[in-house]
Amino acid sequence: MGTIDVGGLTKDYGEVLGVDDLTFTVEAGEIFGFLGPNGAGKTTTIRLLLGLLEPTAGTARVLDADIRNERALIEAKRRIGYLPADLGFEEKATGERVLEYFGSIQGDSRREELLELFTPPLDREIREYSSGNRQMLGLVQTFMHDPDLVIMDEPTSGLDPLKQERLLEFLRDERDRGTTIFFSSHVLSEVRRVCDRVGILREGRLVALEDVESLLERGGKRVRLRLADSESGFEPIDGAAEVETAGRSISFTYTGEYNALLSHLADYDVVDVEIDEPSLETIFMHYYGATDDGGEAGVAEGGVAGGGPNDEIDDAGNRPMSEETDA
Ligand SMILES: Nc1ncnc2c1ncn2[C@@H]1O[C@H](COP(=O)(O)OP(=O)(O)OP(=O)(O)O)[C@@H](O)[C@H]1O
Repeated sequence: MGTIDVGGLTKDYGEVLGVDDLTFTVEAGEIFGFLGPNGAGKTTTIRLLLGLLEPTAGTARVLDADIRNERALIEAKRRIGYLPADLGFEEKATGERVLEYFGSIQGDSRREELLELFTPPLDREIREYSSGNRQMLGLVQTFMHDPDLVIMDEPTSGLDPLKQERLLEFLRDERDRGTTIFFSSHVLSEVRRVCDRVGILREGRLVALEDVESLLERGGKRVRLRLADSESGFEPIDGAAEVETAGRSISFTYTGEYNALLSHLADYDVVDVEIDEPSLETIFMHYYGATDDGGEAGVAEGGVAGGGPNDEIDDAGNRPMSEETDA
């Protein structure tokens, strides 16, 4: 049994299906990336997992508590840290006061240690905080009671690159000491750097669930070549896709063996070559670019309607902080 076990989880908002028949497991001690663009259903899933929304169908177990069992979930939440996308701190309170308040409810054994890493100006009122400072205060609050499971909704938003890096490093360390982390994001480069596995969500449905390495492997390599002579032409090699040619420059995605590629290139007068991993963005676009019938290898069951993200009618921004972290 995982730290989070989701089975057939569905939330129907009426006009929109927030999430549709989600099934996945988050294993103990892993960083699980939950990826999707705006409106894909990430926040809905998180709010369901925390009992802040009721499922229309299906259920989930979080730290062994069924999310439909309020008592059990309240008990489990003592061991959970939650960083919402919209931090609803009391605007007139100082950072110090906010931490005191949450500390009194949930505990704060790691508070000082965390304040060395994340440095919100505790003596200032929240209304004077920059978004980065709010996020840092949120991070201290999320981790200060030393939770076993942390659920984070877009955790790097608002942080400058240095602080983002610090957070990602911190998350890796937390994982190494056994904390399970559910990391919702649309920023693929960061997910790639910290997550062990990813679930990709599109319009409420899980379209892929796999470890980051295989996702990258399946995506192949991006090869860029410059030939000495544009007249010589370039015969695409087996395993090449998305071939683009502009004069002497050629680029393609390659999923074959390196040796085959190198011997193929030996037939040409190559003046420059670059071989990169595909960006997760490219792989990601693969899923979002696909139409109904576009099932890819490794993609979870279920075709998904095409089209862009839905309009947002999200009520998540205005809830009081106490709702988010009731112990
Ligand atoms: N309270 C609500 N009432 C009606 N529809 C809602 C509500 N909350 C969310 N939705 C809809 O459900 C879908 C999923 O929204 P959700 O906020 O879960 O997505 P998300 O992946 O978290 O997006 P974002 O990255 O923008 O936060 C969207 O179509 C959204 O408009």
